[in-house]
Amino acid sequence: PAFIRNFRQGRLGPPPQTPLIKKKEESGKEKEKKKDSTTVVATRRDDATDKPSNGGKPNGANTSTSRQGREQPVGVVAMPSPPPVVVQPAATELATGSRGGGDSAADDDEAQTTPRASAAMPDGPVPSFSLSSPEEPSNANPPAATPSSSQPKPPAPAPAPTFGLMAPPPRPSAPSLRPPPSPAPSRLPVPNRNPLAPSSSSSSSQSSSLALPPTHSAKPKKPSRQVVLTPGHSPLDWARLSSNPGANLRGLPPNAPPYIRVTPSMLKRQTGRRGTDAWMVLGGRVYNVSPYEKFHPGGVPELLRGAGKDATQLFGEVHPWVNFEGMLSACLIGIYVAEEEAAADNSD
Ligand code: HEM
Repeated sequence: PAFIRNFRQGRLGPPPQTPLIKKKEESGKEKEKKKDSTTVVATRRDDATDKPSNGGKPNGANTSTSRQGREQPVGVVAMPSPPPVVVQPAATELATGSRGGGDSAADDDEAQTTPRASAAMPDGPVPSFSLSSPEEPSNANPPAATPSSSQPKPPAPAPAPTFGLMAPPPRPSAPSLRPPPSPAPSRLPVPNRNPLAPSSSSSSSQSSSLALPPTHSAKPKKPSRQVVLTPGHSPLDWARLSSNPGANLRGLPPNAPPYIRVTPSMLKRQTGRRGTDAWMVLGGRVYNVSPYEKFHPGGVPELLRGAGKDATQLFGEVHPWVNFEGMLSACLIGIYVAEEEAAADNSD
């Protein structure tokens, strides 16, 4: 700048003492520097003015807005050429961006792809409709379906391809109709499996695998013969009562020995009928089951089936899992003995 100032001021004054060659070179350099200086000044002013509005970016879009007023004289020299070139693509980008509402790069791609899709879509529908229309009437109502589908399709290109794609579905409907015939072959393996278990002896392995469950399930679960116990006669109530030492469940006089010898003649009179207690022999021991009658889950009649006799076998046939010794410990009278043994003991 100082040289330029001196040069501008030196026009009127004497030229500097320099050889002609240097003057020529300097003159050429000065011309270039003039251009550079103008450009520099212009760019400096543009930068100074654009930075606040343009954010330091030399885009033409913002220069068009910032270039209102004082910048024009300087900017007209250097800026005009780049801005219009840059501004035009920017304007197109903004226009496409405003249309698509997305990024400029994406808009460029969309602008290219969207016309291709629109052009391809209208071509497809026409042949697809002609194919779909004949199939639909065969499956559905011919008068209503064909005209309604054919009319809206030609005007609207976009929905048409979708319907054209929908035409194939009728074909899947045909395979859906195919399964009905297929069940026939599928029925063949099914009967093969079924006959294996009941009758066919060809494959013993499969029949044995299937035979095991029936054997377990074949065990006939006897219907429960339990009765509804009256209130206060639940198993828990019996446990509470039998554990009470003060309760006399034996039914014997207080002075009776802890264990007595019971003979068959004695036992057969204790049937639980006619005001007598029901005595029952279980495992060689004699129990008075009368206190337990209303607690018996199988009911009183069932319990009395073994009264006045040795019911060990019967008891075992009905419920061998029942722990009679523990449940009837408070009802134990004595031991079951033969008449001779009792007579011998009494004689002794
Ligand atoms: C010998 C005479 C007896 C007969 C005929 C008899 C019969 C029965 C019957 C039919 C049932 C129902 C089984 C079922 O659930 O279907 C039953 C259940 C029962 N009986 Fe007896 N009973 C007798 C003696 C006894 C005695 C002396 C006791 C007490 C120790 C007793 C305790 C039970 C018990 C606890 C059940 C329930 C079993 C269970 O739910 O698994 N029974 N009895």
